[in-house]
Amino acid sequence: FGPAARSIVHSTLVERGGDLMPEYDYVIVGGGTAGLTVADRLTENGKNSVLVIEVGTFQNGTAVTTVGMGFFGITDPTLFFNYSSAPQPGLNGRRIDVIAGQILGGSSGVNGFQVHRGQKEDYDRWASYFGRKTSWGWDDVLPYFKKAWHFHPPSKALAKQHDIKYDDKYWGKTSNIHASWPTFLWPSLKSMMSSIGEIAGVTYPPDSGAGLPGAFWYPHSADPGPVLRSFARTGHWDGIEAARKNYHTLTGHRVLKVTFDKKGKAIGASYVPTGATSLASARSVKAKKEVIVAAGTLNTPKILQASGVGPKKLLRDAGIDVVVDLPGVGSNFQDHPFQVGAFFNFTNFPFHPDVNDFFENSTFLAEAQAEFEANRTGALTIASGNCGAFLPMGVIAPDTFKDIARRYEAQDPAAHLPAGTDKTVIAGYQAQKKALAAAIRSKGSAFYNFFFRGGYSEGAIVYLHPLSRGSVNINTADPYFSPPVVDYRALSNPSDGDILVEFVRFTRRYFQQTSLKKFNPVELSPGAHITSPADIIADVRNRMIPSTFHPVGTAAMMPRELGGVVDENLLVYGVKGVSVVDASIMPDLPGAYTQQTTYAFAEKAADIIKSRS
Ligand SMILES: Cc1cc2nc3c(=O)[nH]c(=O)nc-3n(C[C@H](O)[C@H](O)[C@H](O)COP(=O)(O)OP(=O)(O)OC[C@H]3O[C@@H](n4cnc5c(N)ncnc54)[C@H](O)[C@@H]3O)c2cc1C
Repeated sequence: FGPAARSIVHSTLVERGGDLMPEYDYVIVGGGTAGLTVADRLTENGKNSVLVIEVGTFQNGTAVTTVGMGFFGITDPTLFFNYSSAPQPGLNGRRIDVIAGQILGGSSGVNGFQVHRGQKEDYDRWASYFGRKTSWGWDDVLPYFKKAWHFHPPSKALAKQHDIKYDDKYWGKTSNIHASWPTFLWPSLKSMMSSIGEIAGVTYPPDSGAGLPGAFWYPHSADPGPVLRSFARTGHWDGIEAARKNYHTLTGHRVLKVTFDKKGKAIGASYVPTGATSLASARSVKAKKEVIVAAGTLNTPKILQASGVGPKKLLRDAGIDVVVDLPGVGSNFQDHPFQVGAFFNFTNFPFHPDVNDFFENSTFLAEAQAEFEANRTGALTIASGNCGAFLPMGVIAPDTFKDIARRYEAQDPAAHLPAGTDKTVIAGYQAQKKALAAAIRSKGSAFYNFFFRGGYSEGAIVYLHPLSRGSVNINTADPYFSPPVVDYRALSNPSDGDILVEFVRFTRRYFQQTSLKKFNPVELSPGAHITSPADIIADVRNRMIPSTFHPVGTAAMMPRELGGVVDENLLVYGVKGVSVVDASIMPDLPGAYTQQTTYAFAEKAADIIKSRS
């Protein structure tokens, strides 16, 4: 694979905590997708001093940089947090691997490269939780999507060959975060894309960034020149941090908590070397203006809670002094469930090559490697996928979607939340329930995602708006050094079951009642004999993974009386001088994977933070 080496200067990368200045204008906790984006923007005028503290280190090996096959990063466990979830009663007691990037660049350095945006209705729904006009609706965030991404169109030949629709007007051209295309696409994808259009109600939007559901092609996060991963570190840090005297990065150190004065104003942050297991090696650094927590959905709530910001009872159980009782911190946890439809094998498959050749045909792989080494073209310019269907419930289940919405809407909002859930968090879920029931009825919100791999077997199906809610909390026995306790509470809401039954039925319809049937699809799972809703759900409990690595919601941007953690300006309620900027602020999931939104929100956050200084 050997991607071209790039010279990366990082002279101000501080490796020992003792080398820091005692005070910075901003201390950013977590040098991930959002953290490095904000740090770049805050330092670019040369005036603000910024320190980023990152628990991971600088990593630039092939597991990070390689585009081909998409999930190369996942082959190197040293690049990840890898926690084990609480046992999931809804999944027959299984524990799930909980994965997030733990390197400079965070999850953007290990993710699956897919770049999609979600629907207009996602952003308008989030804005609606404030019950009045906010600056987070679709029209407000669209300029930040343009600022966040540099779009490179597919080659004319590729666009023509595969009928790729795109429209530059939804994109920008200035960011150092690149959205580009492979030079080659698997031939079977064309049939997958055209066949789905035979189903009533499926449309083809003008661009993946148009904010509409449907079947579409989308780019991936790769720099098209060298064909290397484009991520927060390459786009917002390499060569930038070193050139700015006002910007320091401390890697290999874990922030334990935000420190406060007696009036609840943040003073700074306390941190230890990453491997430390006691407070003996803790140091602190001061923040003159603000501490910006950007540790990701799994660690942001842990840090806030360890700092005394969270549900009072939990903090007391852990022996932590309460700075503010904020019940929403760590609640409202969501991720996109995976393996939720049906899997099929085509037994009359005329296409060659296909994605399985990577794994089953060593001659093909060797040729692809040679082509990539020589020209940076071919199959190894494909990451994990560039097309798929993002479909609303009215298309998935035209006969039942209204009933599903009605039953969901009629639920007592507390009925499927954990016992003892705070009334503000229940009120927040009630607001989400109303908005998500409307989304089930809407043509503008996608619930079902099928990303097409381009192989003789297909079935990568993702549930975009799960209705169950989980939690991420400190371990009260060891709040600082133990991993967070992650509980998806998968399938705890029975309406998720109603929806997933329809996902299986729809997937069967797609394979068996469109032009795909000429390729003789044979159902591998659940298996054609499994037909009743009860049997389908029983099967889903066995195989569903409640994560596609897109966690959100644990520091939700919602009103405080709705269990929110940050306000519209991203400031944490009840304290001063602390904000959150990462995927944890999304109140619920977008109808898309989460990196594009995280970058766009970080761009917007930087403007908000600059405007209050
Ligand atoms: C394997 C994988 C595949 C994915 N595939 C896709 C995809 O194909 N398309 C897509 O759109 N999205 C994808 N995502 C999701 C997307 O990458 C994330 O939603 C996004 O990057 C999250 O950004 P963030 O800033 O919230 O968190 P992160 O980027 O994870 O940043 C958090 C940072 O904080 C650091 N940190 C944590 N705790 C501490 C602490 N105590 N002290 C100091 N630093 C700390 C972490 O090391 C990390 O660098 C994927 C994610 C993963 C993990």
